Amino acid sequence: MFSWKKKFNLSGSEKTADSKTENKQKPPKLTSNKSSDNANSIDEHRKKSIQPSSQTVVPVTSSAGISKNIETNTSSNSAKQDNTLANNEDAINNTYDNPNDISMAGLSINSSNNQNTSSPADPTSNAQQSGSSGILTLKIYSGDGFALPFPLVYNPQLLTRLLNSSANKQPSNKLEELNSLMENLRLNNQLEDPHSIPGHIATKFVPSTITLPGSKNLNPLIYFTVEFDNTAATIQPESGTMDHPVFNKISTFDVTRKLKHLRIDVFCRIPSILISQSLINNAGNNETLQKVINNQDVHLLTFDLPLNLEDYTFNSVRLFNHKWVQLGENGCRLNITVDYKPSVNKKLTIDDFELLKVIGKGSFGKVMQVKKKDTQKIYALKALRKAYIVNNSEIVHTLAERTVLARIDCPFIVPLKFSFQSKEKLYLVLALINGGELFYHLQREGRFSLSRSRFYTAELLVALESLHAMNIVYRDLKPENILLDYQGHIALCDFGLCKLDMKKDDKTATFCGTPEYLAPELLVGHGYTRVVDWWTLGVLLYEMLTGLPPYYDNDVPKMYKKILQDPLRFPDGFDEDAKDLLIKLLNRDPAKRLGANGSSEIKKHPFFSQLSWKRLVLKGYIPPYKPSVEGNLDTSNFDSEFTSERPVDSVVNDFLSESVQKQFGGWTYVGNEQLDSTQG
Ligand SMILES: Nc1ncnc2c1ncn2[C@@H]1O[C@H](COP(=O)(O)OP(=O)(O)OP(=O)(O)O)[C@@H](O)[C@H]1O
Repeated sequence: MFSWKKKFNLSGSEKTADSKTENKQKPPKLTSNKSSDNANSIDEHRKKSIQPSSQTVVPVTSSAGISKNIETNTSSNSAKQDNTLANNEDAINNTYDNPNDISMAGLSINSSNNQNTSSPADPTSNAQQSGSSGILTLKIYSGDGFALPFPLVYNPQLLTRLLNSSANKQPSNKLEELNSLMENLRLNNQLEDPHSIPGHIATKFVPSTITLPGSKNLNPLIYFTVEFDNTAATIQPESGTMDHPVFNKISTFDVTRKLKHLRIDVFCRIPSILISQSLINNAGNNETLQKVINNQDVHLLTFDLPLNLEDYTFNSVRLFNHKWVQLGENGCRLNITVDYKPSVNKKLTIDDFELLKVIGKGSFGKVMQVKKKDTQKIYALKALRKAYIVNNSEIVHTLAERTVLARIDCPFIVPLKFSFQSKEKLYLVLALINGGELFYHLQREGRFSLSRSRFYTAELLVALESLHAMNIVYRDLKPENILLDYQGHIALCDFGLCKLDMKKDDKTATFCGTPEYLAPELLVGHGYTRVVDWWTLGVLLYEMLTGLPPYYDNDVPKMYKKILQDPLRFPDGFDEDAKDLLIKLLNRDPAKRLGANGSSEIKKHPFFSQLSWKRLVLKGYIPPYKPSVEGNLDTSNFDSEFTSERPVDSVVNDFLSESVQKQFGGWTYVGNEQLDSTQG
């Protein structure tokens, strides 16, 4: 019987005993009922990444040989990486603080790269690298013209209760007005169902927030999210009707990339008691009604509010002044004010953040949910202990992670907002992605449907494509490194195994990745190109569709043998297009693998024929699954083992020499600019 494991680092050469204890294996977040139905028993371990070792693996001949190679690798890793570090020191000192050309530790990404590689389908084209940061303030007063795409139950008794339960009492004649309107519609034969109020009429009478029978809390029936650079705020009404909600809310966003839009998504949250029984009985495959029946939020519309921030580097500006903004063609509008205030690139410290919860642990430190004190925005803060990084010869990779995160601008990659450092630690402030790891959802559900797997694969393809466009190979795709945002879109995280400066046919031989996901050419140790990422995409798609990676075995050496030799097997009834795509992605010959000539050949595969890539890149598809997320403060999708811990930035007293400290210069990031290394 297979056991499905969370995938972890196998070789521990880069970890001290201390860091290992910090890098606890996570217990399952849920004991999975569904999984027990599954033929595969699911156990709670993560898949471990093998950290880069500069020594390549000798071609595999026998399972005993394989495990020996890995051990050899592990023990020789440190020495070799120290060497790499020494070689890189000069490069670091010479290059890393040029603000226009971020070259650190021998890794170089020119900022112009980003623009040169943009293509119409390239999400990087949304960025303006003009080089200043600021604060965007959005005031939302009220909305108008919101309608529901389905009717609500016509039950005067229930409606009376709801009208009386709203935040501000509705006028007493509201129900009489509704009754006479319904009577008129009935007389004119305009009522499809006498027990239901048409959606566009219902919203004029139903309050925007109600107290449900049996509950004491006010529930919004309509709300929206505002999202800028993957940081979202939920805006709930305080009064008014669904058709005319009153918000009176302010939300601020840190601007470190001058994106051209602020995204607004409107949702409704209709309790199923507001739907007539006949509608429930006839819901069939109607996705919207199925969502309502299952108490899920329904997405009503998306609107991109255009912003022109690039013109304002020094002066504050009011971009919209109490303006009614039409949200597309459907007559809905919002009354808003938008201000932008450029800020001086101020050096941040940990004191600029309130620490809220621990949400995860990595090899070199922990990840916390934090609130930035000035804008009140919630972020994920990854704190890394410098001494661990140095002791484990991970400076190059840590700087690479920071560089990739700062440069990349893809909707499906978790964006870096800021980075700063103290004498002992490095800090990364990232958009908080709180829908849970894909691993967590896959673990709960056993496998995903075809359309859901297709959606995640497509968004990941775009993420990998944008990395490749910047000559970065990712090397560690797996469900553990993929987060879902509050809407259910993909956000790729953990860039510790990325390799920079990998042009199309460039080869590297570093042995790293995660056993279940290793490409055959990496295993045999003859060097590999960025095409390894397309192999891992195939493994991931297979794992999502079946519940296990294709060549899975509890015994790692056996698994390596299978990766190199076994035929690819599919369960009965497997979708033909998915099968064909997998056969092509999991081609053992990297030169013949789909993607060897660029991502576009994967995008053209019939598996994706129904998909518009343009729309997908704009996050234009509603995700097939919306995680349960109640705003930015919600940490319910994180392991309680972490969230129950007291959030502290532990005091450490590590001494690092001046020359070692110097290697972390250029770490600081407050927008598109780096601060001087003397400032950190
Ligand atoms: N931006 C984020 N939003 C929400 N959670 C995050 C974010 N970044 C990381 N996490 C959580 O913190 C955990 C650890 O983060 P991450 O994987 O980046 O650390 P790491 O040190 O690189 O880990 P590893 O040792 O596995 O390489 C992740 O598994 C994830 O659950």
